[in-house]
Amino acid sequence: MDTEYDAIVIGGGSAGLSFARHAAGLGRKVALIERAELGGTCVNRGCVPKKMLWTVADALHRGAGLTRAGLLGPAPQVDMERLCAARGAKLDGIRQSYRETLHEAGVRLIEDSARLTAPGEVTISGQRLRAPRIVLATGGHPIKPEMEGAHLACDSDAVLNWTALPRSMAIIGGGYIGCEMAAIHAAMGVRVTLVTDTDRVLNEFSEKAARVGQANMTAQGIRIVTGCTPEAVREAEDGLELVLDAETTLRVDQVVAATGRAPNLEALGDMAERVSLTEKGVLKIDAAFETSLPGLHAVGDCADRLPLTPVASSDGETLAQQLFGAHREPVDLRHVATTAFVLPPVGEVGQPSAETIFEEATLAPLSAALRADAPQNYWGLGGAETEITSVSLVAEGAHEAIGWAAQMLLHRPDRKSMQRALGVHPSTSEEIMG
Ligand SMILES: Cc1cc2nc3c(=O)[nH]c(=O)nc-3n(C[C@H](O)[C@H](O)[C@H](O)COP(=O)(O)OP(=O)(O)OC[C@H]3O[C@@H](n4cnc5c(N)ncnc54)[C@H](O)[C@@H]3O)c2cc1C
Ligand SMILES: NC(=O)c1ccc[n+]([C@@H]2O[C@H](COP(=O)([O-])OP(=O)(O)OC[C@H]3O[C@@H](n4cnc5c(N)ncnc54)[C@H](O)[C@@H]3O)[C@@H](O)[C@H]2O)c1
Repeated sequence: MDTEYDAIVIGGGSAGLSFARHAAGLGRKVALIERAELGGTCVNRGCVPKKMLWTVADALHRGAGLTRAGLLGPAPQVDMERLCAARGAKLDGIRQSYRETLHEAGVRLIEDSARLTAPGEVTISGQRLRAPRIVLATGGHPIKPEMEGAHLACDSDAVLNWTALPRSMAIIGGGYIGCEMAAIHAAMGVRVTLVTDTDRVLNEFSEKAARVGQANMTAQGIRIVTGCTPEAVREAEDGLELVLDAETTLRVDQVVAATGRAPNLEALGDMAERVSLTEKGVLKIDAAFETSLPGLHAVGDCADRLPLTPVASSDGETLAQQLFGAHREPVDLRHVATTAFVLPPVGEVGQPSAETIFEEATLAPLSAALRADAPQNYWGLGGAETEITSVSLVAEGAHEAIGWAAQMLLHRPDRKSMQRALGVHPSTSEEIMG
């Protein structure tokens, strides 16, 4: 095996794959080292399997509302065996396509665990590889709270591998993962309680959008307990107990910890002490994605950016361009659209807050006339009448619309000019264009 490269990237997830492919495309000799499955978190235990479950959950949720209103026959049930088989086939296909892409791009794929042993030097199974540029794209892993019995709780990796549904589950954590797991499993017929330590769910989102999302989750039948840090998980006869406090214990089949993620930094080895971390514990980087160790760069969830797949992929490509092509600025995080896949989705772009939103409305969608439990919709515009800088949207299809809103915001429209285009009638987007 060759031991000298222009760049070595550790991690074959969204960030590492993107860097490797683009650096090789710019004519560089690149090695990518992956210790597990190509595709990393997004493909194997994140966005992709989650979205496949959500697609089924969304259909069940809409159907159930129409069934309860007497407009549809009996609500369909999910066939987990077939769903798992379809999901497995899709993930296999994606992993295979990544393997082919790397091969075609001329990237040397090394399936092993890597460790930095000196600046510009990486060791795999006793062999030393060298490159002037080393890129850490090692992603992250779920973390559990420090509490009695935490080992009895599943994390999101385990949940996305369930082949059968529990009758009931308690989820600890009201972030993206906790809320998405809650909405998906409730729609599939699981009795769900979500317990979080903050006063509302979806803290990454602006208050009003998050509160509408939370109201929709409650209407869906999810019991939400806020301001609570559970004390213990214990084994019980035929299931588990989640102890919330001295008076309250939940009896459930499964407990899920969705209490955050931490970066994978073992690859730093002895170099760890020469690399600075932020308060959040991720790698500090500059505008060239360089860490405090010269020649060592970091992209994706292990670095101080936003832990989202499009950011990881874009930053991987940008770094390849910065090192081996034309200069390019990293994507401004204010232009990154994001969505929590609850039912309906909560989408935002522009990092709005209660202080910056100047126009907003909560509305009942037309489907409310037909569905027994129709959700609320919400939209909000942030910035100023003269320059719109954020959009919030809670509605069916919000995950699609918010991406287009991100495109619109690139042009910083004023409120009046938004009326020079018309939305579809009847739809939520026409309300915003107003
Ligand atoms: C349940 C869940 C749902 C999500 N849903 C969404 C979503 O809908 N939309 C969205 O944008 N984002 C979503 N995310 C976030 C998204 O998955 C991550 O932001 C993205 O996958 C990060 O990519 P990455 O390349 O930085 O890291 P990863 O994809 O984690 O890849 C890192 C890779 O590095 C490898 N590695 C680590 N250490 C070593 C080593 N020492 N040697 C060799 N290899 C090593 C790992 O095996 C791994 O394959 C979700 C995450 C989770 C957990
Ligand atoms: N749709 C998406 O784009 C998507 C989906 C999933 C994950 N992600 C990414 O993954 C990241 C991690 O997601 P996450 O949901 O695991 O983490 P998170 O940090 O967003 O949420 C964790 C939640 O758990 C709560 N919590 C922590 N400890 C607790 C305790 N002991 N008791 C009760 N509550 C507790 C926190 O207050 C917080 O609400 C996100 O920030 C996001 O960037 C994105």
